[in-house]
Amino acid sequence: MQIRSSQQFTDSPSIDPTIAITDLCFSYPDNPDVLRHITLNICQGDRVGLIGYNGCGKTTLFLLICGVLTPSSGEIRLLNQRVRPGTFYPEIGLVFQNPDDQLFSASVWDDVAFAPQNMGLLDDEVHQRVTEALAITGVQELATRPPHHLSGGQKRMVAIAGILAMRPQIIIYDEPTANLDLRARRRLIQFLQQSQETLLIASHDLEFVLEVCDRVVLMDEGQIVADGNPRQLMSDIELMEKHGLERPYSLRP
Ligand SMILES: Nc1ncnc2c1ncn2[C@@H]1O[C@H](COP(=O)(O)OP(=O)(O)OP(=O)(O)O)[C@@H](O)[C@H]1O
Repeated sequence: MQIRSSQQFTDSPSIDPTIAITDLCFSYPDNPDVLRHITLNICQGDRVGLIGYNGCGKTTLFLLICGVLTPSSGEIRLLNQRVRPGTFYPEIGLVFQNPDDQLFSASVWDDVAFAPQNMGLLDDEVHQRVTEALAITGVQELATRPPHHLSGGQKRMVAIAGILAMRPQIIIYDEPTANLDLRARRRLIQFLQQSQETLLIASHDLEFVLEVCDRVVLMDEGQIVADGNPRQLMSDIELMEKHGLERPYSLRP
């Protein structure tokens, strides 16, 4: 069984992790101890699913990794550089749980172009990246539409296109299958299975995690309580139920 506690987890000492989190703690001003002593290493090309019941701290962890929030204590390193809160890191992209938090431009094209333009790229390069990102996500035909007129699933794919246009090495997805119909969900699964980036994905859709991720991390009350192979970890009924989750249907006898 490859299920390990976070304290026991170490990567190969010869490779610097892409994301290295050490003894991270975080409290909101009115909400203490939301994250407690998180230690987690993610290597290049890993596809890590982050699971845990509502409110256990997944989004908070993502906001800390991206430098949006400031740790109460501990350290986060991205590509071997210490994360400085408030700094924009084009190497990492966060696809928000709610696409409305991410989309704000007058057209889909402008929205997807926003990050590459702000990275100071030349117009030709921006054009190429936007065209490519819209094609990969299959939303070319939406390019001239206002994002706020799109359906939930269309918004999700446009939000992903906006991140892909940055060409980040690491992409964090927060609940990517929320509001997707079965066909859109399937397309997203196929898209992520072919994705070359390092992926960190929070999801309550455990079947989705099984299909996309090669590693899963289980959180409970702001702590990492298990880390291992998705099929093995999620087959462990006792572990899953102890931490407020159910074994996925496809792993039931
Ligand atoms: N801005 C905030 N101020 C105070 N408390 C917050 C704030 N944002 C989140 N919280 C609290 O922090 C805890 C962790 O929230 P978080 O959004 O990280 O959980 P989550 O695991 O992503 O949940 P979900 O699965 O529902 O998306 C929750 O108790 C939440 O109510």
